[in-house]
Amino acid sequence: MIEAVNLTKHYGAKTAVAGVTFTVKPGMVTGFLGPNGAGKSTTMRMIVGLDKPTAGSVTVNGKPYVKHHDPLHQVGALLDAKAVHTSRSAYNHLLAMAATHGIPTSRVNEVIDMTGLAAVAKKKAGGFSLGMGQRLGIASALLGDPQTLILDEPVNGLDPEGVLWVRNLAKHLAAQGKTVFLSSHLMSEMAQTADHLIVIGRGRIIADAPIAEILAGNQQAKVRVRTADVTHLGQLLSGSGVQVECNENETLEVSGLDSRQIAKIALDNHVLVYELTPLSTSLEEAYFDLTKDSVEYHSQELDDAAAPAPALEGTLK
Ligand SMILES: Nc1ncnc2c1ncn2[C@@H]1O[C@H](COP(=O)(O)OP(=O)(O)OP(=O)(O)O)[C@@H](O)[C@H]1O
Repeated sequence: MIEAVNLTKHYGAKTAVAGVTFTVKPGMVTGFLGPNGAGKSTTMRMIVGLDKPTAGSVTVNGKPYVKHHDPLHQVGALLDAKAVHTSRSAYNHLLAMAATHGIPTSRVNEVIDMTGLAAVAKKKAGGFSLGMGQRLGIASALLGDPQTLILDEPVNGLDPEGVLWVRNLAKHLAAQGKTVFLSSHLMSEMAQTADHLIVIGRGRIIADAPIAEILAGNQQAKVRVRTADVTHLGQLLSGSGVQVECNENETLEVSGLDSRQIAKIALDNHVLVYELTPLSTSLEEAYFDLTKDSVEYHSQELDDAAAPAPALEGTLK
């Protein structure tokens, strides 16, 4: 269990995290989503004591992280996959960590097998690809079989098989009653992995709810209507509380009316309709809708794609 109360971090004049309060519960996967610079990594670093909060507090399994005598058994964290001794082999890196907690060598071998590192375990970690580094970071996080796992962008750099593995691992650990908190930029991935979402933008919590609720809250209840007579049907359907868009040949997207109401209006007016499809909001759409006012660093429009990407002023990454 992770409990943050009014957690705040300022870097000089910059507010990275602006007084967030949330609970990450055991027995489920909680996704931490937000645009670049939203404050995800800073929040995760404060949870494991790598950054000191300017105000507020955060506890893991009931205590501030630094107060735990057996931190590797309490919290496994992957925050920066490159934070390893580059001239040490993956095996020796894990063995050194294990030695600090009296963790047996058999557990080192176990996590090496679990993370698919067996073939490269004796190679220097400095030569690892991003994906192998991620796997080693996850192996380190799992080493103490902790009650709480915090993984910052765990699928970053992983191949499709690795992405699937992280997804199944997260679900498996949650099913064992562990607290699993992971950040990702991949909304589609989150939709398949997380049970609950905490969305952050500009250092503030924008949403904290089960995925199903976030989707339902953003449901536009649109219906796609195909007809040869878009102009006539569009006029018939328009009215207060109804929005009709025509972005494609012979196709309308209607919100404010359901399929049955649209079919009735079309029938009463002898307009032939050859498709009526309710459209549901994807998590991606819900996410864009939620964060549209919180994106600090906007990308350029597609027309400008050939131009260089905008500079991320104020970002350290
Ligand atoms: N050490 C630091 N000194 C000054 N500013 C910082 C520092 N670390 C982070 N920031 C700023 O705090 C804000 C939040 O950064 P953070 O890395 O927590 O965001 P994030 O949500 O993890 O972003 P990303 O998805 O890009 O990794 C950003 O504006 C960042 O530039």
